[in-house]
Amino acid sequence: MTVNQTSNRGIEVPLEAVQQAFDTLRQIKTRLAERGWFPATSGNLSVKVAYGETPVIAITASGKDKAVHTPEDFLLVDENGVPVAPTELKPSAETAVHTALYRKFSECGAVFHVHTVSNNLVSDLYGDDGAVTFTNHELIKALGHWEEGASVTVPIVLNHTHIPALAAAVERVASWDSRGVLIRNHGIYAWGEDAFSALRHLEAWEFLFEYEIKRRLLMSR
Ligand SMILES: CSCCC(=O)C(=O)COP(=O)(O)O
Ligand SMILES: [Zn+2]
Repeated sequence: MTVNQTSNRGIEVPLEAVQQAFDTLRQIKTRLAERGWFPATSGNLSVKVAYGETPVIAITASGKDKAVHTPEDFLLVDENGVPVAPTELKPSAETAVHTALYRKFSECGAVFHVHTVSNNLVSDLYGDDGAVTFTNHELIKALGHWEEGASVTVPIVLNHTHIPALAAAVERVASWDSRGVLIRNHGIYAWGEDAFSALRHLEAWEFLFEYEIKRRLLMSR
């Protein structure tokens, strides 16, 4: 059965694809919430539903407790972050960061954002350097680097309160290779060609951040 949801801009999105995107977001949301990665309603998730000239993005609604599931957790926005159909829901306050990443990387299929103690600490400890590099970790392979002695670098940007400025800063430093950008004392944006890859990248970065914090604690004893 193919039922189409037609947007206020005349964009047709197959209902099945929308349902699949919402199901994917719900599964990811559940998994990350179980880890406590959405404290105090923070964090947001999106997946691309329709590719091509008029991409449609399924994204979390703003200000929700992401550990709680309701029928009003997600909505569809266009490439400018505008809801594609009339809705009471507000897209994530940080939608512009998501749309900036989809604009920069046409192959990007999912963008996930979480606030954790580890990513905040690493972003602050290395914020003045503008980036932090990791080497000699098996999990670097999860970020797509399988070569001997590979290293991975995640850029760090200032936490602009003006979201368009934040989105522009993330877009400026993001590279497909890094698969993530840290926002200082705020959190990480990680992405991938699909939800599975974006989740792998997010978890790999969070592992490296937690390792780094624990390593520094042990070294300081
Ligand atoms: C309460 S956390 C401040 C906003 C934020 O950084 C965040 O990730 C959540 O915003 P959203 O609008 O997506 O709920
Ligand atoms: Zn945030």
